[in-house]
Amino acid sequence: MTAVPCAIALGSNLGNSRKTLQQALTTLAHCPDIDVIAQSSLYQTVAIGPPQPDILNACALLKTSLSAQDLLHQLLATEQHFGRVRRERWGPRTLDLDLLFYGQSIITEPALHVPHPRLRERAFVLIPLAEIAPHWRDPVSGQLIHSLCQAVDPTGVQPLGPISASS
Ligand SMILES: Nc1ncnc2c1ncn2[C@@H]1O[C@H](COP(=O)(O)OP(=O)(O)OP(=O)(O)O)[C@@H](O)[C@H]1O
Ligand SMILES: Nc1nc2c(c(=O)[nH]1)N=C(CO)CN2
Repeated sequence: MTAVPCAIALGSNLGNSRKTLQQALTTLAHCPDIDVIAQSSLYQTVAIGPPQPDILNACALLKTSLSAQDLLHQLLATEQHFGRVRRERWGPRTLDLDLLFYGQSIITEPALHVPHPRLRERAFVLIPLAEIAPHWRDPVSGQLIHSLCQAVDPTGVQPLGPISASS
């Protein structure tokens, strides 16, 4: 199978979030079927949902020979590895990994929706994603990421610099 370009979103607000996001990317890069092509800056973002500490967010571009379903399983296994526990919807998390795009595929299965259904309304996704994939076209809306990004309110999304920089 030829490698498919994909985009993922990363988030964390429990534990050492910067380190967790760095290590999660390293873990994914070590998977034999995944190449990490690009990573955005790190952002501190006001959490949308129940009151909780700010979230560190970033996005990355991958290339993978995995199917979308197998890539999702790898993302969920990586969340587990970093101690993800689901208590309340949109609650605090050690690591959240969302599959945003799998090439130009549109997938609507009970356990997998791609493109991620809420990405168009999320400044905490679109701002980091626009850094690394401004010309990626969303196959659902037909819009480019940089256009979708211009349409969201950037309030509450603060750049922190390179993800690999030490704090
Ligand atoms: N594109 C996708 N990326 C990640 N998970 C997905 C996707 N589509 C469906 N899911 C399913 O959603 C389930 C719950 O995901 P999770 O608890 O991480 O939601 P969340 O990231 O907190 O909220 P949101 O989906 O609004 O970002 C996962 O177990 C997975 O099966
Ligand atoms: N700022 C911010 N808010 C959120 C986030 C997130 O990653 N960042 N993720 C959510 C569900 O996954 C819900 N709310």
